[in-house]
Amino acid sequence: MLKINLQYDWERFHANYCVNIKPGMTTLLGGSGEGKSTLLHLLGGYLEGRGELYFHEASLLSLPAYERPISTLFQSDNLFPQLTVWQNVAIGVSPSLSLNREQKEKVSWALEKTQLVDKVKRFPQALSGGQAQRVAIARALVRKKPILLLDEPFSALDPALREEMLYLVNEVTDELGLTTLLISHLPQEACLVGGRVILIEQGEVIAHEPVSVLSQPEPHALFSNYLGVGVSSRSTI
Ligand SMILES: Nc1ncnc2c1ncn2[C@@H]1O[C@H](COP(=O)(O)OP(=O)(O)OP(=O)(O)O)[C@@H](O)[C@H]1O
Repeated sequence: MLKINLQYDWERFHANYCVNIKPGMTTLLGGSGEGKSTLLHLLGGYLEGRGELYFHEASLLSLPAYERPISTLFQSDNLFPQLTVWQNVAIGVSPSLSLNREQKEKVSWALEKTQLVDKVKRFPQALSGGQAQRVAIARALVRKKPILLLDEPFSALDPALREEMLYLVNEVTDELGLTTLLISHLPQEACLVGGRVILIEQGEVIAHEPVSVLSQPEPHALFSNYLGVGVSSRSTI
């Protein structure tokens, strides 16, 4: 269980997040500027919050980003153009790229998971957008951290590829028992990955429900406010 009770103040924005998150997929929904990224940055250790943050009863708050049991995937997770696919993943384990056998096995495992085994010698410029994103996912996976934070990493991909990436994230979350938090602007993405949804408004978690809340004939009042209309009438991904 990830126990969050965190506060943070931007100049004109006060955030106060209070929620307990179980392993599995959780999608963070909310309008623009409501505080989704701020929460992920606090969890990842990229912003210094006040309050409490526990994972399996261990406090994470005083840990720097690199010591937290967390991998973060951002939209701008660029690959190193001068490194091959294998090296771009291996750098997630060891920045010097000198890996021992166990570390090499980790890299092979992540490349297999992301179906990149036949692309290991390619350079990023010879990859499609989806393949490049898979390399970024492999680099996040290779760190083998139990919490995965996804700050709209797939929003630049076309709908079919985005769907493919979401299936992949869902699959590894299940298989590895990860606690995965995905920021999305599309309620349909939450329906696709399943699990639970959190609604963030003005820097607070105002609802935390199973994803089925989005497809019920009578949606949860708070979610229907956010959606404006029923989910089913919105565009599909
Ligand atoms: N660098 C910053 N300096 C000052 N205020 C900021 C900064 N970043 C964010 N904020 C404030 O925090 C609020 C929440 O921002 P945040 O990026 O967390 O929202 P979001 O829900 O992720 O938005 P979006 O969906 O548009 O990415 C914003 O409305 C803004 O007022």
